[in-house]
Amino acid sequence: MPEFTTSLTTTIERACQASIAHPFISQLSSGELPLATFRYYLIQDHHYLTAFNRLHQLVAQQLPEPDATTLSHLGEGEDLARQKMHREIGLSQDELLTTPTAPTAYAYISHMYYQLNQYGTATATAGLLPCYWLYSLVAQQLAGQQSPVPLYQEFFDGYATTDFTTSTKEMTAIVNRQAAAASSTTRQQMRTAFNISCYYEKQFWQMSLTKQGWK
Ligand SMILES: Cc1ncc(CO)c(N)n1
Repeated sequence: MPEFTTSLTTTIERACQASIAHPFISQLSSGELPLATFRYYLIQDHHYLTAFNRLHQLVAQQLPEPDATTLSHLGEGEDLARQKMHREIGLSQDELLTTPTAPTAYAYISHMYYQLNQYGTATATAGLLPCYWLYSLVAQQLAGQQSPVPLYQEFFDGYATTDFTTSTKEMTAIVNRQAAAASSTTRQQMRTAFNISCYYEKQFWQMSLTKQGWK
């Protein structure tokens, strides 16, 4: 039987094409994206990544070894790179902590918790996978280009590293091991969780471009 994640390839490739065509990504790549827009993204993505890490720790508690340790480490992956970017763009800890989470980021974060609470461990892992797979694919597609804005290039470079590729492979393997042990009903729920995360990944670019707020 083919690996479970093979059946998700079309969905992620579509999300990748939509992301590359989205003005948030094309303007990051061309250097035209206003710095204030990227700053907004970094704040919202900080909220996202904080929850993402917490989800990894919660899910890890329910996985067998060695996957538990792997997932726990994966959750901490992006912290250092982001702290550097926050310094470069002048984002204080206070601003990061006090800026409200915008509706789309809020919905995406809520979705990840809901999948864990409602459907359990296997489904939760599937909901986390697009985060790795999509950013990895987008970075690979744009690898030949150089953004004229060093901070934007730094953003793409972070996801084109072998470290991030390895993280994506590790996460994919965890999802496949969960799927292999799951019922066909759970596998269908995993697919749904993955699809919804792909939906929110695309909406995340739009939220950032329009600097969505609670109005
Ligand atoms: C919204 C979002 N998805 C995926 C990643 C990559 O982990 C990220 N930093 N932010």
